[in-house]
Amino acid sequence: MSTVLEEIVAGVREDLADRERSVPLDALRRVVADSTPPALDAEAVLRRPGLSLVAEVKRSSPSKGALSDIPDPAALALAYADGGASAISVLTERRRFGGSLADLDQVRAAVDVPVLRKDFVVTEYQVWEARAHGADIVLLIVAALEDPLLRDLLATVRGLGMTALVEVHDEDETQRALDAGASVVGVNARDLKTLQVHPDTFSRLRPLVPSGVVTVAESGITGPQDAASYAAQGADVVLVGEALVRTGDPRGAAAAIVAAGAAPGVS
Ligand SMILES: O=P(O)(O)OC[C@@H](O)[C@@H](O)c1c[nH]c2ccccc12
Repeated sequence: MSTVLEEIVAGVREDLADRERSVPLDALRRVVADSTPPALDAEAVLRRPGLSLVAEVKRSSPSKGALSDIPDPAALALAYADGGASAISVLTERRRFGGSLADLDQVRAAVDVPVLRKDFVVTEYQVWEARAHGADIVLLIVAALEDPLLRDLLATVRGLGMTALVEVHDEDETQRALDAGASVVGVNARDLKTLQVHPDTFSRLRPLVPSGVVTVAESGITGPQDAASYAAQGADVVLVGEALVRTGDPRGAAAAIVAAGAAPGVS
């Protein structure tokens, strides 16, 4: 029996094969060399003191189904940025999350803050694609990658001046991320193999991560209280999707999370 993650990656590979036929890697390389402004230093942004918010553009998810139509991803991203989000995450996976590279393009054109391409990256091609579409950060999911590939992709991301958000959900993956040289580690409370959320994952894994490494708490954050709690547990960044796309006031909801992270007593 295959895991949810394996099923998602299989679909991603099929869609990828179509894109590789229509836009060869050489063409992406030319776009990057000739017409893509350099990546922003997202790691420096995420390292700033206080809790940073990465706000996500997410239409649906395998666990929850449809979350929000998001007819105008650029407007949503602008609202997040106005609310104080440090960076915007854009889901580009189509089949399960309803995203696209067009969403990434629209968000990139709208905001000045760093933009994360959130997808199931398993080839160098997808990293070049992320850069060609203006991404500054690329998600690398340890559970989907063998060690040599994780290292190669990390090197490609850095070679293109981008930041890798290396995602883990257990002790073994955390060690593998650190051994590969990750400097920004995302702890996903949702196990992508089963889709279950385990709220204690961050507090379990945080002590394994050296203090110089940026930590990101991901998934299941419902609002300011959860954000403040993660800050108190030593998170540098929270990544929030569902709770922001479901509200009618994304700017206000983002601002409330940012304010909770800046409250006295939260380092
Ligand atoms: O919508 P939530 O529960 O706030 O979660 C956001 C983000 O953590 C989640 O979308 C996510 C984290 N890692 C991923 C990897 C792939 C797809 C999606 C994700």
